Amino acid sequence: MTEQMKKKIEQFCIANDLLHKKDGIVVGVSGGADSVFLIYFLKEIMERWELRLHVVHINHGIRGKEALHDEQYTKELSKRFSIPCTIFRENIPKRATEWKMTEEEAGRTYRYQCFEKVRQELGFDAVAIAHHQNDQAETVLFQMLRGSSLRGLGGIRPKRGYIIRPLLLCNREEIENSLQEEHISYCTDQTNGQNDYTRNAIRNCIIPAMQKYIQPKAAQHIAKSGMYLQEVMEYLDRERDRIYERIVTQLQEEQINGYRIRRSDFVQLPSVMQKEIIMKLFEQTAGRKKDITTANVEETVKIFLGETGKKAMLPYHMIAERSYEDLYLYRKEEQSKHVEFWEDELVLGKTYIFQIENEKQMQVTFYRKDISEMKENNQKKLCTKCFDYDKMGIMPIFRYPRSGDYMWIDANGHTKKLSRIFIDGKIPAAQRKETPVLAIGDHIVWIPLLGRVSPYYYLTESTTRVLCAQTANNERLCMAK
Ligand SMILES: Nc1ncnc2c1ncn2[C@@H]1O[C@H](COP(=O)(O)OP(=O)(O)OP(=O)(O)O)[C@@H](O)[C@H]1O
Repeated sequence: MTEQMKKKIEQFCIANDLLHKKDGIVVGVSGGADSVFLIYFLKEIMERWELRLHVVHINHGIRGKEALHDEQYTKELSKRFSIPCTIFRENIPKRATEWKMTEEEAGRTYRYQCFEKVRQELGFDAVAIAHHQNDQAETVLFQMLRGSSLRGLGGIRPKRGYIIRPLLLCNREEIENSLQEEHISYCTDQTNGQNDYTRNAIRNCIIPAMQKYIQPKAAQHIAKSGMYLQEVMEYLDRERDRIYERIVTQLQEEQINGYRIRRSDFVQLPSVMQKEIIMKLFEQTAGRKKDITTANVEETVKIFLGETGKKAMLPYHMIAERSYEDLYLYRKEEQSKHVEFWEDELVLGKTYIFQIENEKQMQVTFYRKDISEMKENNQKKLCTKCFDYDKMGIMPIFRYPRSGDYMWIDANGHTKKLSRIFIDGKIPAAQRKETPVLAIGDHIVWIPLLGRVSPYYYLTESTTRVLCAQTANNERLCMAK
């Protein structure tokens, strides 16, 4: 590796706060050119930076012999570099069916779980993966084509949580040339990208055409624009937070979660900042971004700049309102308590995936069955939990806890507050809000994390219809050191 290239990557790492002296780094190595180059680069600087490195390779159980070859190659390379290596083997097609994802998505999800698992076990500081400039250009173009927001157009970030991407400024050609010069071989994935039609088209048709007909350095320029946009967005975020601090006041009324802005402050802001502030208000009030659209933002701007007394009803029961000189965005907790569709209504057959403590994931899929069908096929064994659907009357909701939730704790109808059950179940305070429950109104049917079912919904002799829940936790199949 030339000194110049090493310097370029190191400078990128420093500028983006990716590496620090004495860091412990898990490195995702597939055996392909990019990740082989990444481990080679990190090995080169290891001594000077006093790094501790650990390679992780995942065999997805998809490409048979070829996958075994990649696994073997990664093991040998790690040995040659004297870096410890952990191999995971998983049947990703099976996982994909269970998780109701494409194989690509399931592979990616599983990979990130493995990286994080090893990072935590070793107490390391980061997980390095080998996305590079061409990946960046593909992502930016892809986002542009699907009509993404400005944030999405920035593409891949050099750092997200524990994940770091030191090679984002290197292009594929220089990576491959560099490996060739050092006589370091690598594996080639024959199926690379085949399952991902859009990405494949961008990689193999669109970017080459741009480079042939318009600009030979198209990929490089697109990637650079993305990185530049990231910088702009970071600046905008900082500005937004500064202005937010100055003009937004939290409401103190009981049962209301909301904020106030003086209209005179809001109208002075440039339009882009008005929208940024509103988006942040949504996040603060609702506690999440999902399901909030740019149309909601625009509607709120209209209310805030429009006539006094007008209101807009928004997702998560939020209300935007202008009242003379003040603008409000709030959510009445009392009101939301009695509304059934606080979260989505349960969708049968859909797999719900959620984080439980320490980034672990849990998955649950719901089915509805007749009791005769279950008895016939002895299906009860396949279900993690069964509930009496006759007693439900309506489809329950799989949602996060809210105040007022309670559960039957015995067959006589004695109840206990959900918050108390969490305390008794030793679920840490910070995690309680993020622990999904199955509920009908405020009556909790099931708490998956504690494995508790309300006795009210136990199956009885007279049950005719059953709601079943099947859970699957991600457990690795093999971990060889
Ligand atoms: N089988 C694997 N074992 C270990 N690390 C892997 C494996 N596959 C990929 N990686 C790591 O993840 C990086 C990115 O891989 P890849 O581009 O295939 O996609 P991805 O994570 O699916 O991301 P995206 O599709 O969003 O670009 C690789 O450069 C490598 O560092």
